[in-house]
Amino acid sequence: MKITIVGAGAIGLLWGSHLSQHHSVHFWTRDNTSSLNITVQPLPSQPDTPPSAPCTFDFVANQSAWVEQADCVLVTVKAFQVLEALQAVQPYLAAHTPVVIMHNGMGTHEAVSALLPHQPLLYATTAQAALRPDRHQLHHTGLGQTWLGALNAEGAAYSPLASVFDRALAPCQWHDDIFQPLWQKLAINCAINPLTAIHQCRNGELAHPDFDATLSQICEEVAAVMNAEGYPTNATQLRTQVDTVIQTTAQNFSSMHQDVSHHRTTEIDYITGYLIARAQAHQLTVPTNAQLWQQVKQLEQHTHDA
Ligand SMILES: NC(=O)C1=CN([C@@H]2O[C@H](COP(=O)(O)OP(=O)(O)OC[C@H]3O[C@@H](n4cnc5c(N)ncnc54)[C@H](OP(=O)(O)O)[C@@H]3O)[C@@H](O)[C@H]2O)C=CC1
Ligand SMILES: CC(C)(CO)C(=O)C(=O)O
Repeated sequence: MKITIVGAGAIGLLWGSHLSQHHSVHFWTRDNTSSLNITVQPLPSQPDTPPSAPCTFDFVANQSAWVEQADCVLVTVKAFQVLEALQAVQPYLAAHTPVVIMHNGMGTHEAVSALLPHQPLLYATTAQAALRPDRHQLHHTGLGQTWLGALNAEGAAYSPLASVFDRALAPCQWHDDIFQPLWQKLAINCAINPLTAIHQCRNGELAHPDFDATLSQICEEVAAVMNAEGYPTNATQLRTQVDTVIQTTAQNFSSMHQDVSHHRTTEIDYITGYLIARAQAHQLTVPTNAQLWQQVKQLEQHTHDA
């Protein structure tokens, strides 16, 4: 297959390096470079073993003909960058090319559907993790489940893409209602991301009893909104999932912590902000999440890239 990846950041390069083992991968970036050279540090094959040898990759970039011929376009930018990134490739997109959008948070789908009403559209959410310390290096830092599913009827015809993604970087599974795993990931991000950004701590520090009551309140509020949205859950279930992620990613700095500490725009409007918007639509109040949203927005006032 010919795959164009829009956004050569940590997640785009991670998927690009793995997909390129069986497919032709081309990147679309927001500079005008015609190639990308990247060294990828893979995860150790077993925990507590020495890291595997790094691999280098050379990718073609920013060729409109590649977008025109793509069998799949994968968009791996931050939620607030999705629309602008799609507008950049839209002039070259063939009508039948499936577009897969992979980001944390929710709330881009209405604008994406309005921009590309007849395109096969799919969303993905991943628990894989990667860090890009500079433009030429990528570290694969965590393994996790990826879910893929359709946003519209045209996208539903592309369920075999889940096998393509699974072969590249397992596990990836198809979901008939992609909003279900998107909400599950949103719940985890609502709990971990704002608190780690505000307290400038690693994910694992949220296991301290000081955070217990706040985490429970966040989960109560998220569960109420998920139930109203038609995704049955309860606060105890969500809290168990959140505690598991706190433990398994204990050494990580969350993406929101990193964005705040590097004075970058965060995805708060698509994480807690989306929760608040959906709560309002159901006449629910989410005071703990609303306060966290406000605190992160205050921290965001110091961004350099806004
Ligand atoms: N990193 C991780 O471990 C994980 C990330 N995610 C999610 O995946 C998404 C991507 O994250 P991540 O890769 O870390 O973020 P990065 O900031 O590393 O990557 C985003 C990339 O998109 C590029 N970009 C922005 N706008 C455009 C545009 N208009 N056209 C082309 N490229 C553009 C940026 O360019 P430039 O380099 O010029 O800024 C950047 O390289 C986020 O929603 C994140 O929350 C999910 C799971 C794990
Ligand atoms: C799951 C979690 C919290 C892992 O760090 C994440 O997705 C993020 O940092 O954005």
